[in-house]
Formats: sequence, C-alpha cells, structure tokens
Amino acid sequence: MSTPTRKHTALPKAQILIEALPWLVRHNGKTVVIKFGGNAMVDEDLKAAFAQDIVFLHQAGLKPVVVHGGGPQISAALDRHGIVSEFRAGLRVTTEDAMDVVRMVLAGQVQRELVGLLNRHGPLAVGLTGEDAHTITAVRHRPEIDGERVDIGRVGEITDIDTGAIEALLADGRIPVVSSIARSQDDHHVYNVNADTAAAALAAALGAETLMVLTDVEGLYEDWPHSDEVISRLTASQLEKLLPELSSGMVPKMEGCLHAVRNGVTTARVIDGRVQHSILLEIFTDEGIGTMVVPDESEGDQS
Ligand SMILES: Nc1ncnc2c1ncn2[C@@H]1O[C@H](COP(=O)(O)OP(=O)(O)O)[C@@H](O)[C@H]1O
Ligand SMILES: CC(=O)N[C@@H](CCC(=O)OP(=O)(O)O)C(=O)O
Repeated sequence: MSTPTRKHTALPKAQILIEALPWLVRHNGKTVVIKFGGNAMVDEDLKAAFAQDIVFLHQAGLKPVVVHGGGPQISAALDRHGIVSEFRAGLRVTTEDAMDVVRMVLAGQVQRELVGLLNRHGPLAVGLTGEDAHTITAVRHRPEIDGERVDIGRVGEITDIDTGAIEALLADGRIPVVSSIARSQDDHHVYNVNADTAAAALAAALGAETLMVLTDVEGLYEDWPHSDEVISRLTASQLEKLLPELSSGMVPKMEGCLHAVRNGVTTARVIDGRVQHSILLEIFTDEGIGTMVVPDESEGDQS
C-alpha cells in the first residue's frame, strides 16, 4: 500500500523561486542602474517596496546603483522659499538661490530618506552626490530653443564621469545612492543635472547591464496624450526617429535610454514605479512591463 502524498502547501512558492533561477543566473554579478523618479515616490508603501526590491537585487547577487530624482519635492521647497519654478526644454531654470534649494532637497532630504529606507535591511546603502570624488563633472548647459542658445542658470551638461567611488562601494558590498548634482571643473561651483540624464551617463560609464527608469506612467506611450498604448520594445534607431516627437519629462528619459544602449548598456527600460515590486517583475520574470530599448544589433533578439 502506497503512502498518501503529503499536501505541501508551500509548493507554489518553491515553483515561483525556481522560475526565477534562469534570471538569477543571467544577472548574477551584473550592475543595474535604477533611477527612481520624484513622481514615482508618491507614497510610503511604494517607497518601502522600492527599497525591498533593491535589497533583494543586492542579495540575489546583482549590483544595484540607485540614482534618484526629486522634481516635485524641489518644486515644493522652492515654493516655500517663494521661488517660482520655471522649466525650459524640460529642465529647471536654476538660479544661484534655487541651486541651494535643489542641493538641500536632493542631498539632504530625498537621498537621506532613500538611504534610510534601504538601511532598514542592513548596513548597505551609502549616499553620495555627483560632487563626491569627482563622480559627475559638468559644464554650464545652454540648450537650444527656437534656434537660439539660452541661459538656464546652474544646469549642468555632463562632461565626465569618474566611477571610482561607486565601484569601490560596490566592491565593498554597498548600495550607492546618487543625487544628480555635478561639480564644475572651471568655477568650483555645482550644477543641477536632470536625474534621468545622470542615471544614463552613470549606467554607460559603469558598463551596466541594465538601466531601469521608474516613473509615474506605464512606459512610453505611442500617441501620448491621446492614447495609453505602451510601446513595449524599441531599437536604438527606432527610438532616435521618435525623439523629436516626444515632450516634457519623456525627453530626458528616452534620450538617456538611447545614450545608454549606444554606449554599451544591454537594455534600457522605462517602467511604472507606481506598481509595487515592478523592479522584481522586470528583472526576474518574463512578464516585463513598460518600454524596453535595445541596441540595434539586438534586433530580433527577444532576450
Ligand atoms: N510619450 C509619452 N509617454 C508617456 N509619458 C509621457 C510621454 N510624453 C510625455 N510624457 C509625460 O512624462 C511624464 C514622466 O516624466 P516626469 O514627470 O519627468 O517623471 P519623473 O519624475 O519620473 O522623472 C509622464 O507623467 C507624462 O506626463
Ligand atoms: C536640471 C533639472 O531639471 N534637474 C531636475 C533634478 C531632479 C530630477 O530630475 O527629478 P525627477 O527625476 O523627479 O524629474 C530638477 O531640478 O527638477
């Protein structure tokens, strides 16, 4: 007489873990740059879930590097200081006074909060800004608007990345959390850099496998704002053609994705930061959500 099989109620959990095995093997030891946008930092549960995902990646053998934004938080602080927020070409016009507030909010508030959330799980996260150890150097950015170069104050265009400090932290088993502030080489001052641009430049310089940009929409909409049909996959050339049609916050994101995949990053993704654990879904399942940009030579490759 055979012994009845015991009911193992935990079996589905084992199944889920095993399904992640090929992804764990594939991503082991790889650097992943994750940009957490200010608009995706909408509630406490989401921020805590974001921290759990990053710590999970770390414990699973990946090397996550967090670059954070804070646009809405900066706007709120400027408002409290009676400084009006103005954007040109998608970038904040940053006066000297505004720059003090930008630096205070990014490095002193948003970065501190993320570092604190990550360190609830252990002594893992270390915050820095692009100023530290010459991580990000920039010159004054003068965007061209209607054929003319305009002055938008202390906004930086990245000229150089020194990955030394970040790599030392990664080698020490830490999670770097980077604020998008750059040092200037010429006048010993600092610059405000768009966080998508900073994340993309860091991903390329670090030779990251993936750039993941979390935002407050599902991905790149094909015909925004008229439809919410998400473009799930794009090659670099396809994205390049689309760039002139894009507007507002999507411009630096998609320019950043293009820069990343044209400079050695295997995939750049824009995903919905409002979905809890969207990072884990994206990395460890084949139910990836959002928009994935791949280099041209990967055309037809579905990995
Ligand atoms: N084609 C598009 N697809 C999706 N969102 C778009 C598109 N074009 C512009 N957007 C806008 O870009 C915003 C995301 O950028 P942004 O507000 O800068 O977010 P974050 O704080 O995450 O960087 C979306 O909320 C949406 O309003
Ligand atoms: C030059 C410039 O525009 N810098 C941005 C930096 C923060 C940022 O990029 O935050 P999000 O990712 O949340 O938009 C700003 O001042 O808002």
